[in-house]
Amino acid sequence: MQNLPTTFPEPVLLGIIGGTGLYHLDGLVPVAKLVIQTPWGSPSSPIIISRTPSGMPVAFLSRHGVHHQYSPSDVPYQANIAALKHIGVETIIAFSAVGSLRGNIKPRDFVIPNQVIDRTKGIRTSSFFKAGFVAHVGFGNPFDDELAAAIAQHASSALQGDNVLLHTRQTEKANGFSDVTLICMEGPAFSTRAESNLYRSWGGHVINMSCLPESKLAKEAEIAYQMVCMSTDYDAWREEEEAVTVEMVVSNLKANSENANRVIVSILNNLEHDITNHRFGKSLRGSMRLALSTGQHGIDRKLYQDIQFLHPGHYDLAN
Ligand SMILES: CSC[C@H]1O[C@H](OP(=O)(O)O)[C@H](O)[C@@H]1O
Ligand SMILES: Nc1ncnc2[nH]cnc12
Repeated sequence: MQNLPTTFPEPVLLGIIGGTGLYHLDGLVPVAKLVIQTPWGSPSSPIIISRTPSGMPVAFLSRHGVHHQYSPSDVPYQANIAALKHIGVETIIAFSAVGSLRGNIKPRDFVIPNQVIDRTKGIRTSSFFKAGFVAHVGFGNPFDDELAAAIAQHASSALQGDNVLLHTRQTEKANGFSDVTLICMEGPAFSTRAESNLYRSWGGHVINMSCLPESKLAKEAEIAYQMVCMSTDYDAWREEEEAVTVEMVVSNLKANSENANRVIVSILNNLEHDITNHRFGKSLRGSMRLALSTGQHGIDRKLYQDIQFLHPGHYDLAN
């Protein structure tokens, strides 16, 4: 990794964000290591560009840093998403270790959620936009349904092991759910048993600390985003079990890292054509133009410049 080029000449259309336990991509040849500065600071890790066997470049970023030095509350989410956008990323597949809030979702199962409930505490900056450049993004569907379906199609056959399952909106219909809901909490402490039971009563399926604001910022950046969750524990709701600990999370992730890599390889093999043909996130492209509320006379010039890094040419500024 040391002597890799620090520039890369082509747009990189796919970004993979690795979470707890997933700090690099196995089996792909790295070809560049980009250290990118954004108007929102430095990303949590260098962006490693690798090529798939057929040559498609893929960007990998480690959410918590390569040494897991950022807590979920401290991750520089804006810099991460802005840096990926800046190098051309149109699709993000983000991995996350999650607790299970349902008896049928066992540790080591994979889950593809389609909804999120925000239980972060307002201490994370959740938008690129603010006073002087106000915009409101639609977030009714926090993830990309088309991308989710494509991932689901290729992930389940990649999973190996004793009855390891993939849970999707489709599979959860059999249990009476129309959505698969991820609760995103603040942390760093895990939930109490009462909170865990409350989230179950809300219809929550899984819980983590990192989906927000990552998914909101991806939407503002017009990037198709889907989180792929790896269950590691039963959180705190099961009276008969010890409540979640970091050791539990890490040991299940270690045991499951081969499945995570198999899922990534299968996704890359099967979705390469769709990604290079710009299939995902078509409806997002240009959407932020219409999301701007601030009129010409209210625009903050510095903020306008910052937003150019994300959406060059999207907005006009009168002299
Ligand atoms: C180390 S356990 C809690 C930690 O694990 C998850 O991380 P990630 O989503 O990045 O895989 C969870 O969100 C917490 O940040
Ligand atoms: N139970 C849990 N709560 C929050 N984040 C998690 N990440 C993995 N397990 C978790």
